[in-house]
Amino acid sequence: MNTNTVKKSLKDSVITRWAMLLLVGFVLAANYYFYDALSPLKSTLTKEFGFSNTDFGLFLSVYSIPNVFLLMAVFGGIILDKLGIRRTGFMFVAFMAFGALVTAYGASDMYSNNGVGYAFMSSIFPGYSPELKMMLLGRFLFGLGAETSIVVISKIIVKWFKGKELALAFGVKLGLARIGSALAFYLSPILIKSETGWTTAIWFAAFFVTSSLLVFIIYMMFDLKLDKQVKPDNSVSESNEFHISDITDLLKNRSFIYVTLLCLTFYSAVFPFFSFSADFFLNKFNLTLEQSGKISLLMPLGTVIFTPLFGFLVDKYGKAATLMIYGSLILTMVHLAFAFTTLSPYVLMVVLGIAFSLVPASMWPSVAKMVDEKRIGTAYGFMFSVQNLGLWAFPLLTGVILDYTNVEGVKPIDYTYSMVMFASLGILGFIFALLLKREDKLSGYGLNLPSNSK
Ligand SMILES: NCCCC[C@H](NC(=O)[C@@H](N)CCCCN)C(=O)O
Repeated sequence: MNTNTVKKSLKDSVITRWAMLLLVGFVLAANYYFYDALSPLKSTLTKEFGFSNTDFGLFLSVYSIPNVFLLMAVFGGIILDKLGIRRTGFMFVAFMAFGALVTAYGASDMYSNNGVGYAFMSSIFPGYSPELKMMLLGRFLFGLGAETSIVVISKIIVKWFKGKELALAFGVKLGLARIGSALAFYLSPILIKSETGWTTAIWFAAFFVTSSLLVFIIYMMFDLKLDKQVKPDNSVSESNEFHISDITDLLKNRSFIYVTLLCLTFYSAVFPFFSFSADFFLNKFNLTLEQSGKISLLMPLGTVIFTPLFGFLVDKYGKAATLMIYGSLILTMVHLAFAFTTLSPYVLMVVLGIAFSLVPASMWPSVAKMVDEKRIGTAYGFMFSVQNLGLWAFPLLTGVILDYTNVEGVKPIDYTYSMVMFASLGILGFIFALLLKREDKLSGYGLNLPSNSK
């Protein structure tokens, strides 16, 4: 690769690299939309299929099973580093789309009227409804594709933006993902009232994900072109071979361990809470589903503004390690306020949006400073697998706590104990963020330095 070729490559065109970000951002938005689309439907699922709080928690957490117990996010990362962006991305976005369609099918009349698989699902685990089981299968397949495709997209961003506006690009990409989440909380309560039936909300989500597969194919064409410009078009190079030492090296890196533990605790206090949030507001403040959905969406909407902003500030001024500490602290305070006060949920959700921008905008670009670009897929994959342990355990635990601390069928549902659990996770995150900052002084990765100084 000579310097002239690099200068002329596609990624040196500002317009092209930001257009690539929009393409993959669409895929991410569809992914997040589907992840959250059923959260505002918790009470509908209880009414239609008799879902308990624990069933709902189970449905949320099954997303993470392939990533934790089959280590799919790690293998996905390894496959990514080995097979490359295009093949891995296509395969996992396709899994995501298939899983989304299976979930929608599981909730449909077509399935309940003795459709394909209904008899089989009725014959196994009779304690659970056939609808729940098919939907669990769909969400499992969706999760299998979704996490690895996030790793793929992260690598795409590093590929196009490293040495340029990396943290800003990560911020904008996350902003697009969060628009997907916000849209889900806005549209699902509306779509359940549609003339075509409440399942329209799920089918819409499934078709959104399916359309993102087509968008990814468009991205693949540009990716191919870039590869032809910046490196010889031969297959997998020696340096892309996976070695077990890639993982053991990561495990020996204290900064990486702390950032992974922060990722586990911080995200466990955010995503599972967010999935229950519409139901929480509905019960605590006696609101309608549409009203509570609109409060929930303030958090992702806030992050659409704040994440790119903090990404830009991290690029320019650094301080990533410090911002992770502030983010964890704010998160803890908000959960305590939810548990013990009646402060305005509108204000608290916006403040939570600030916390949920500070940490991701600082954390993900920091990993790119600790790990060689060739191993970034493995590193993100490993972090996702550990994080998914929390995304598996805490929604389930939330459901169990709710069923345990509330009398079945009695409204409003009391969320205090679940909120204390989320606040405790915030405190753990705060401790790991402090340790990370202390470690950075020894490791010299320069997490508190501006992006382009590394
Ligand atoms: N460069 C990595 C970006 C990760 C963004 C992060 N997402 C996750 O951590 C996912 N593993 C979990 C997503 C589950 C909900 N869709 C984020 O901040 O969203």
